[in-house]
Amino acid sequence: MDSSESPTETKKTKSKTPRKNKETVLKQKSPAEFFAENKNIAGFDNPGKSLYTTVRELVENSLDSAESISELPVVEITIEEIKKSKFNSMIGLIDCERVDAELYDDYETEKAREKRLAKEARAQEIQAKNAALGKKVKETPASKGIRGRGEASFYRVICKDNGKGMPHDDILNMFGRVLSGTKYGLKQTRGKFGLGAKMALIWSKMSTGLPIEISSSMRNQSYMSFCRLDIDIHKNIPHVHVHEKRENKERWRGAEIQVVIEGNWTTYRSKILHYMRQMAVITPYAQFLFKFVSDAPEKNVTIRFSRRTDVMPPVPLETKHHPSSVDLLLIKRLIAETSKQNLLQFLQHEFVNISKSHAERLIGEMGPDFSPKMALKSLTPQQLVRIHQLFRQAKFDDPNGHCLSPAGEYNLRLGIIKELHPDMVATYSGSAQVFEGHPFIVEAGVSIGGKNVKQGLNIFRFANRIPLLFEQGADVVTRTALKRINWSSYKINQLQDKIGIFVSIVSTKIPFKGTGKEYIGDDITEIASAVKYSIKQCCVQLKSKIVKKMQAREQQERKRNLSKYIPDATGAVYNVLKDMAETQLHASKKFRYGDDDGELLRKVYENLITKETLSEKLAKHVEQVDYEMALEYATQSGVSEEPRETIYIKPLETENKIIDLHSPFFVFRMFH
Ligand SMILES: Nc1ncnc2c1ncn2[C@@H]1O[C@H](COP(=O)(O)OP(=O)(O)OP(=O)(O)O)[C@@H](O)[C@H]1O
Repeated sequence: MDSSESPTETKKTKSKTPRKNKETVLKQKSPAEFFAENKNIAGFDNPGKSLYTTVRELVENSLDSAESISELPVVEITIEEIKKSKFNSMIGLIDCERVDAELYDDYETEKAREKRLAKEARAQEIQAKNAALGKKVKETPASKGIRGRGEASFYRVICKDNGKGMPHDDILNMFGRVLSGTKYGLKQTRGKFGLGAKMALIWSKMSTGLPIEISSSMRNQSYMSFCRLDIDIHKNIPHVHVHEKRENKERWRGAEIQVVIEGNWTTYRSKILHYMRQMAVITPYAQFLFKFVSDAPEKNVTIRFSRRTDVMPPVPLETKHHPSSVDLLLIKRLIAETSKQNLLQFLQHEFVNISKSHAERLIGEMGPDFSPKMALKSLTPQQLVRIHQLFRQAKFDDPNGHCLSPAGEYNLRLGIIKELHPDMVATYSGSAQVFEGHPFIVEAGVSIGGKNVKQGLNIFRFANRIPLLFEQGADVVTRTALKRINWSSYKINQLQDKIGIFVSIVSTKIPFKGTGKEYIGDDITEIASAVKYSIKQCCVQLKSKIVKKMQAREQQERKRNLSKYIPDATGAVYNVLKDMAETQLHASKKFRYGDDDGELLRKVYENLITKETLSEKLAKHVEQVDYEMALEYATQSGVSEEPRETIYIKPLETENKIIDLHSPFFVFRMFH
């Protein structure tokens, strides 16, 4: 018996009734049902997080879509707060006043109310006292109000983009069937699972019962598709309300998605704004307009993240599988889908890093049953296992990473400067590496100082150019920055300096933990060491800047110190000289020192040299020494170390012919 089984349960099982126990009835679940019941694994844990994830999924789809056609993204996101009465009228429900107050979760008796208010008043008094004494003021639980789940809040989320749009007939499955999407191929994309948009719809169905609305138009279409649908959770199929072609006089291109969900703006406001800000850092070539609209104008927010560059990273390319990354199932699928007929062609064309001669050698190694010309269809299950075994054991060159599209050092740097305005920044872009046959590239930036940056480590993580905001503690970047970098050896104070750490990882497969795309585990050695190396490379650059800054500061200090003592030093020297001059004169009426010294004393005696003269000379000398040292310093460090500033020159709206000169760090545009 299972130790958790209760005696009553045991009795029930042993009873003679032939009825089948409910738990033993075999049932099937559709993917939509599964995700509706386990929505937390897709980032829909509670209303607040669901609002955040909905925004995120829609924005990421928009960016994927615009970038797939090399269009500089323009994305508008609006969150519109919907009052309960408005929501009720939207769904045709008549507002009801509370009649039986005691029925409600937030009901409290008069006595309980008095007690609570008294407690809150006491807490406020203590807070006021602490604040007056300059102590840290903590929010007390009492000030958070009364018990109860409170009223639900509803929001309409609208996301509009200038992307590719969607084929009219595909929209239904794209939004109404869980696990359907166009991003399953081996390619670097933000989306991967074919789930995000459907989760927003499932959440809207669960919380408001309202359908999703999609408008879309593609380049070659003269019309605009409009679709209103929800999802049949049980069957995992779209339930279509409207699906029609409409006039598109303005020839608008792109997609607009609208969904009404329960959310919580108050608790997730800062996360959503953080997300937008970080998205602007990693995507400086996109333009975002974010709006929060409510009936209370003081709550409204409008933020425009304007485009800072029109250099877009290259479009990621679809690539073929690397032999060391495939499993038996995938080999079978590739064989079923390939147009190649024989084994040699299959190996040579369906995988990266297998040339014709390499394929021939591999086939020779497979054993006497194999031959280059053998038909793929004739391969037995055992022979497939043999191919798989050899793929796992043989040595293959690493994939080259040409299919990837990292943000680029230029964009990363620009984003960091634009959003944080740091005092110093260093960036590094690594070369392509590989884990389990998947290429990946790590780029990093480390900044010191800046606006709205707190003391200590401020970590910004990006995966396939998505900002990751949750589960920071377990992430490979956080762990590396906290545990594996010796900050002090780079003259950086881990606790006191305002340190910004930016790490962007791109790959054909980001090894996220879970479908929520929140963090990358620390267990993949190749990724962990590449992250460490990239951060260290930035630190090395920063160290030399910091050391030079320190030297410059020391030098300034020395000058200031020397100048400070000039009056005292000259006063003392002058008094000694004056004394000497007078003693000499009284003793023999004649200056006895060598000519020069005698001359000096005579001049002092006759007031031709005064305290001011000495002071002036000394100041000039300090100036001269300082100038010589500065010159020596400039010669050593070279012209390249002159202070530089990154600038972005906005394109002129002209018809001029232009030439762009691209460098990894800047683009120079010439008009003629
Ligand atoms: N704004 C859009 N413009 C064009 N196509 C879109 C847009 N939004 C969604 N799609 C299409 O709908 C498909 C399904 O989107 P969904 O968000 O459900 O999954 P995904 O983006 O493929 O993967 P993930 O679940 O990892 O986000 C996408 O693959 C894409 O083809």
